[in-house]
Amino acid sequence: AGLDARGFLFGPLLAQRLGVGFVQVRKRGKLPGPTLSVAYQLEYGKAEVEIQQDAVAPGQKVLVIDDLLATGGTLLAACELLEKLQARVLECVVVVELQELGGAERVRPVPVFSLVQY
Ligand SMILES: O=P(O)(O)OC[C@H]1O[C@H](OP(=O)(O)OP(=O)(O)O)[C@H](O)[C@@H]1O
Ligand SMILES: Nc1ncnc2[nH]cnc12
Repeated sequence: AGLDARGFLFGPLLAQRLGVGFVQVRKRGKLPGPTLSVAYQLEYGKAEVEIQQDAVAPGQKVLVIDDLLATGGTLLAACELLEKLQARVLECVVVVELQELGGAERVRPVPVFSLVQY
């Protein structure tokens, strides 16, 4: 599952390499059909993410991918959405992790893999 919007750069490529499907977690109002939504706080305001209700099947294993982990609010909201659909969130994957902001602790117990720590 990739996060709107820069998760869409990396998510589909990784999914293709792994030979698995890709689903979108988007900002509010962008997905058609029945959706679930979760509100969350950013450093600079509030936002809401959505997923289509049929995006994953119960018990399906999911990796969540985005470009950046800051406070963790966005990834946590995405994990909550997927858990509402009874998916098994195995790990969050980001390119850059801003460690000072403690995002990985916020997302716990889901593990975070980051390529670059800053
Ligand atoms: O860990 P957090 O504190 O939640 O922040 C991380 C999020 O912030 C950025 O996106 P942003 O929400 O700024 O939206 P954008 O994709 O429209 O730039 C980034 O792409 C992550 O999705
Ligand atoms: N602290 C931060 N630095 C850069 N980009 C961000 N996006 C959300 N939080 C950010």
